[in-house]
Amino acid sequence: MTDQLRLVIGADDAGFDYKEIIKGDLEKNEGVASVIDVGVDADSHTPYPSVAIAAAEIIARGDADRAILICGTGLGVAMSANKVPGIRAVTAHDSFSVERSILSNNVQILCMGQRVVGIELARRNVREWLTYRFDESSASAEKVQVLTDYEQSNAHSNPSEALSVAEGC
Ligand SMILES: O=C(CO)[C@H](O)COP(=O)(O)O
Repeated sequence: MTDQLRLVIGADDAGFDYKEIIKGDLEKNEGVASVIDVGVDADSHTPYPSVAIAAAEIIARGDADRAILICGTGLGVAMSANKVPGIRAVTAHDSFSVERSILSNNVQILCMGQRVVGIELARRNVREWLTYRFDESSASAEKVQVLTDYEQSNAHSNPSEALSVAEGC
């Protein structure tokens, strides 16, 4: 990841207004190298999973560093993005969670709900989120690695293996 971030932004129709405002902020942010808008546009009604998966796939391919996704609650887009292998997406509306989403969880995707959080807090959350960088040498890195290892070993097909990993923690 370079110092400037390559971003993706997306929303369903319930998050469209915030997407447009936040996209405007990103385009003026010196920490942002580029912004890909995966929709929806003003007249579209694409379901939130389609938008979120499209954004997450761009991240998973390495064509962007991070994404911001907005729906009514921020929950559906997070669930959907997390279906894409290698993706860590969370819903966060408070400053502490926004910070920890990077410093603890090394997420690539921040999700928010237009029906949950005020626009000024949403804008601040994004502004702050972009300044954080995950420390690969931190104690948190080992914990995130458990998740990565699980995913890469397809441990979900072997519940006892997942249990032995958990017992080792
Ligand atoms: O918030 C949403 C999904 O989490 C979405 O914007 C609205 O979904 P709906 O309540 O099913 O219409």
